[in-house]
Amino acid sequence: MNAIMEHHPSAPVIPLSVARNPGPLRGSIRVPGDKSISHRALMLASLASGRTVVTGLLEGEDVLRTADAMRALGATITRETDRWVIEGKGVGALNEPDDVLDMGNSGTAARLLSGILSSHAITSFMTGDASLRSRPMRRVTQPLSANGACFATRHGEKLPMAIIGTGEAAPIAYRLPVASAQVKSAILLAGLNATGRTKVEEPVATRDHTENMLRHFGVEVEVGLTPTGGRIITLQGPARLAARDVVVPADPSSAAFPIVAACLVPGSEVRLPGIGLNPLRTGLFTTLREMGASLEIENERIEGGEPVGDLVVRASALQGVDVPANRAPSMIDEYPVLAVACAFANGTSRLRGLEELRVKESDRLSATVALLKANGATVRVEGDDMIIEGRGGAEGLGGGLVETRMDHRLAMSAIVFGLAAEKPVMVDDTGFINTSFPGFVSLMTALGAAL
Ligand SMILES: O=C(O)C1=C[C@@H](OP(=O)(O)O)[C@@H](O)[C@H](O)C1
Ligand SMILES: C=C(OP(=O)(O)O)C(=O)O
Repeated sequence: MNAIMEHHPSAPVIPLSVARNPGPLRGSIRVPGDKSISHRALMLASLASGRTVVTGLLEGEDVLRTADAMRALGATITRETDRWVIEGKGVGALNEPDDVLDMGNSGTAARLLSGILSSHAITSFMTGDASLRSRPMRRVTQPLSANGACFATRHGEKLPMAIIGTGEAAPIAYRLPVASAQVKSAILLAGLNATGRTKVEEPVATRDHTENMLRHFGVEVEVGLTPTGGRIITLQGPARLAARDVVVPADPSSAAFPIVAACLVPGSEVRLPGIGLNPLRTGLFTTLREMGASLEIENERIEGGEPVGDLVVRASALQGVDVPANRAPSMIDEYPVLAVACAFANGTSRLRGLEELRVKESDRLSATVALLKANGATVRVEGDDMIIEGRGGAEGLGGGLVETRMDHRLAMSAIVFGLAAEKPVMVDDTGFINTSFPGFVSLMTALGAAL
């Protein structure tokens, strides 16, 4: 087993006390590869015929779970010095796994893989850690059952679950009731081994990495727009994927943490090269700019089929902001750290339409409120909106304990809060950061964070 596989979030609890940083954050760091794109690269390469080389893959616990699952299904996946090499099995040719597939902390791995498994003539069993076992799976099992697969879940919608896939899958036509790229992707991936046209309608556009990468592997994916700004995505099955190398950009959702830290710690100037700038991922950058952040993008270019750029962020006096609900899908994982920025900003912020935050690694709506309240911020929830009365600085903030609830983004948000607050912030466990951002603490230290 290689060293990066040895860390497991159920390993020892790693608490941290974070005090106001004595100096500015300065320098340039390369944040790890995009988590969404990394999961998809491993799955599609495993479904392709031939050999795919992936560079820039995120070596976080969530993605390593996907790698293990695809190996259990018959793909050969090896890590070489600076790249991952995958020998695919081909659509329809996955093996029945010998053991339960453990997706750890990862909703993306569990949901997308459910789609793939549903249209293969194999029986499999899936579980996850305590966080993942508490998350809803009906959002995928209900639409996927329409292709002829059978799912048996705990309490009707939780992992562990059994999946009896079908080798004669019918194509699914489905309108998403929630804005979820995971549900959309599960249905599209099921459609690869169905006979006929799979069709997904999404009322609000969500991240389109599955569509983009399917095209990259040679599948024809059509995308039409609805009159109300939604999308209709169709593909014809059965499809054949031809192995294609993949370059994974740096993850904008991971970049969010050093970016907000640099905005808040006085005198900071941080450079983050090669950040993915897919417009369905950049809602936080738009929002921070509206708040008055100095956030510049240099060298915009296309790398591996996705737009990327180098971000330069400088400490800035932030103003409160009103974030519309229809922006949520483009920044869904960034709300905890945005809420931290809002607590330090001048004036009231209203973050609208946050219902999906309730079903993440934790209930992020209540957990973010708890993080802020424990550290002196004034915050309330009205319906699905979060309202934060900003302090206009660090005064009176900090001094509390943050319960991270097996949620990597809460742990990183709490650390960012502590770096800027007047009083130290205690974080109960930082171990789960490894699910999405291995090396977070050392990269922040390289910028001058005294962690
Ligand atoms: O498709 C993906 O890679 C993801 C989609 C989002 O989840 P939902 O589809 O549940 O919104 C996001 O929160 C998650 O981190 C990654
Ligand atoms: C919600 C997240 O991931 P997942 O759904 O894959 O667990 C996240 O990374 O913030």
